[in-house]
Amino acid sequence: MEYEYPIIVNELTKKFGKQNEIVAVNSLSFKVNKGEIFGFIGPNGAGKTTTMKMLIGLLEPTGGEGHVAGFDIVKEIINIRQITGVLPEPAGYYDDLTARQNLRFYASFYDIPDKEDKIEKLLELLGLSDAIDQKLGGFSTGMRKRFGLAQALINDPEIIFLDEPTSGIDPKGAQMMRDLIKKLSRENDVTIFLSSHSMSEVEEICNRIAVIEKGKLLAVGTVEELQDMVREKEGVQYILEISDILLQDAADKLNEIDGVHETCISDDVLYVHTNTHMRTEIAKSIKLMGGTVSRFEEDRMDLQKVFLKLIGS
Ligand SMILES: Nc1ncnc2c1ncn2[C@@H]1O[C@H](COP(=O)(O)OP(=O)(O)OP(=O)(O)O)[C@@H](O)[C@H]1O
Repeated sequence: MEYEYPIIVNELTKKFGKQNEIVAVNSLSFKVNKGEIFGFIGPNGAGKTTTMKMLIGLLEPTGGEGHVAGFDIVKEIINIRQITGVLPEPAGYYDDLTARQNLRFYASFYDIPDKEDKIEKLLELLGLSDAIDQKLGGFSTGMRKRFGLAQALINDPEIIFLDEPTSGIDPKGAQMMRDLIKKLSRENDVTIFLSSHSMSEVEEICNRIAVIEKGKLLAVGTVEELQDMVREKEGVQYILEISDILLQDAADKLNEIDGVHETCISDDVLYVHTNTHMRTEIAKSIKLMGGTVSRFEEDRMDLQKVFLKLIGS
C-alpha cells in the first residue's frame, strides 16, 4: 500500500477505568516521516507505552484515530502486523526453544524465502551467532534484547516499533543496537518509532522527537527545534571569558542593554542571560569598553536539559 506517512495519529485518546477517569493518552496528534527515527520521550506514566500499544493493535483507542503504513490501527491491524516489527515482541519469547527455533517460529507467520539463511544472518548481525543453538531461557538481559531486535527484523519490516531498545544492555551491546538502528534507517529506509528514557541515546540517533507528558504532546521537532522552543521561552545563556577589563564592569555595562536579563560571575567566567540571540550586541559593547574576549559560547542545552525545561522541572 502506498502511503505518505508511515505513522499518523489524530487526536488519539485512551482512557482507562470504570468511568474512563484515567486519561492515559489525551488527544495526541503527530506524523512520522518515511525513513526517520522518531523518538518518543516523556516521564514515567506519560502515556508512551499506551500509545505504542494502540499503534500495534494491542489496545483499542477510546477516541481519535491512527494509521500505520496507511492502515487503520483498529480495523486493519492484520495488515499492519505483516509489515511492522516490534521490540519487545508482545506475545513474549519461548524460553525452552533455542534462538534459532524461536526465529523459525516467528518466521512461520510470514512468507519469507530462504528462512534458515535469514535466521543465521540476523543472529550474526546482532552478535548472537555463538548462541544460535542455545535456549533463550539462558540468555542474559542484553542478549535477549538483541535477540528481540533480530525477531523484530525477521519480516524485513518497513516500520519498527522499539520500546526501550537498549535498557538493561551493557554499553557495547547498546552501541551495537544503536548503530544497527541508524543503519536500518539510513540504508534500508526503515521508519523507526522508538521510546527511550535515555536522552543521550535519543539525541544521538533520532531525527525528530516528540515529548509527551500526562498523555499530551508538549512538543515535536528536531533537537535544534526543541532547543529553539525552550530558548524562546527561557532565553539564551552566553558564557564569556574576558581580559583587559574588570568582569564586574563588563557585567554592569551589559546589564544596561535592553534584552539582557541578568549576568553572573563565577570562577572568572561571565554568564549573560538574554531574552534572545544577542551575540553581536554583547561583543560590540565589550569591545567599546576595551575588553578582549577569549571565550564566547552559547550554553549548549543537551536534550536532557531541553526535556527538563519542556516538562517544567
Ligand atoms: N491497563 C491500565 N489500566 C489503568 N491504567 C493504566 C493502564 N495502563 C496504563 N495505565 C495508566 O496510564 C498512564 C500512562 O501509562 P503508560 O504505561 O502508557 O506510560 P509510559 O509513558 O509508558 O510510562 P513509563 O515511562 O513508566 O513506561 C499511567 O498513569 C498508567 O498508570
